[in-house]
Parts: sequence; structure tokens; C-alpha cells
Amino acid sequence: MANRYYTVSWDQLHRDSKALAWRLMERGPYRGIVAITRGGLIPAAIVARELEARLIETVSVVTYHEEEMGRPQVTKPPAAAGDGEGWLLVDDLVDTGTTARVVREMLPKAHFATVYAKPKGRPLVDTFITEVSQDTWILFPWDTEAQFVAPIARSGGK
Ligand SMILES: O=P(O)(O)OC[C@H]1O[C@H](OP(=O)(O)OP(=O)(O)O)[C@H](O)[C@@H]1O
Ligand code: HPA
Ligand SMILES: [Mg+2]
Repeated sequence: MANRYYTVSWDQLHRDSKALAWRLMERGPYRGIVAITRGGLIPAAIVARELEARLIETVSVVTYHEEEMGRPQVTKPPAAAGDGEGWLLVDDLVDTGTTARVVREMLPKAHFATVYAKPKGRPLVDTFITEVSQDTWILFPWDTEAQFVAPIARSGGK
């Protein structure tokens, strides 16, 4: 389990993904976008809208089951995108960089962008927006819902 959590709302994800699009705009145009599913799908859709990209490809990699890390499984390789030349590769985050390493091997020439990055994965990303510490677990809006929390006074000061 992570030591702390960083909760991202839909609104914040939209803003951070748009900030990513602004940065990526400077170095386009791109032939198309390859989204790393599933986490990269929503950031990729927001970036695609901003960059007016209509061609979206996917590569599917499963590395985690909830917070438990396993071996990365490529459940769908990219059908188009060749060696990645001229393509933009988008994921929600890099954590250990395991997923990124697998995908970069398939698409070595793609420009790799994520919204969030942790220190271990950071060297594998070309462009990202926000860094969080390695012991922080990012809670995405599609994994969470609002719920009641007890008042601070009832927590015994912890
Ligand atoms: O840098 P890493 O340590 O590899 O972690 C980052 C990857 O882990 C998550 O995917 P996950 O395996 O949970 O699959 P999902 O995108 O389908 O939820 C996340 O979406 C990244 O793709
Ligand atoms: O911090 C994280 N949050 C959500 N999914 C993840 N997959 C790897 N690291 C994370
Ligand atoms: Mg993923």
C-alpha cells in the first residue's frame, strides 16, 4: 500500500490534460495518437480534441491489479503506428516505468507523454505535467467516488 494518496478530480484531470496538450502543441504535428489503455484513454481523448487529431490507435498493457504490481502483459499490440515515428504516445502516468519500457520497445520513435510522473519512471517520458513522489498513489476519478468522511475531531487527532 502507498504511504499517501493524491486525489485527482475530473476537473483537475481535464485541466492537467489540457496543459499537456499545450506543451505537445509546440512540437507537433503528429500523424496520430497511440493511447495506452486503459489509463491513457481519457487523457488521449482530451489531447486529441485539443490537437485536432482524429487518428487514434491503442496498445493495451496490463501491469497492475488495483495497487498490486505484476508482470506487464501486452493484451493488444498497436496495429498501426510502425516504429512510432511521428506518433504521439499517451498514458495517464509513469510509476516504475515498467509499462513505458514495454511500449517504448514496440514504438521506439514515438514521443511519449503522460499527465503524471513519479521519479522512477520520469526518465522514460518525453513530456509530462505533474510529478508526485514515488510513495504516493494517484487516485484517478474513474477509480473513485465521493463519500462521507468523519470530522477531524473524531479522528483522535491523527
Ligand atoms: O510505470 P508503471 O509502474 O508500469 O505504472 C504505470 C502504468 O500502470 C497503470 O496501468 P495498469 O496496469 O493499472 O492498467 P490500466 O491502465 O488498464 O488500468 C497506468 O495506467 C500506467 O499504464
Ligand atoms: O499511482 C497510481 N495510480 C493509479 N494507477 C497506477 N498504476 C501505477 N501507479 C498508479
Ligand atoms: Mg495503464
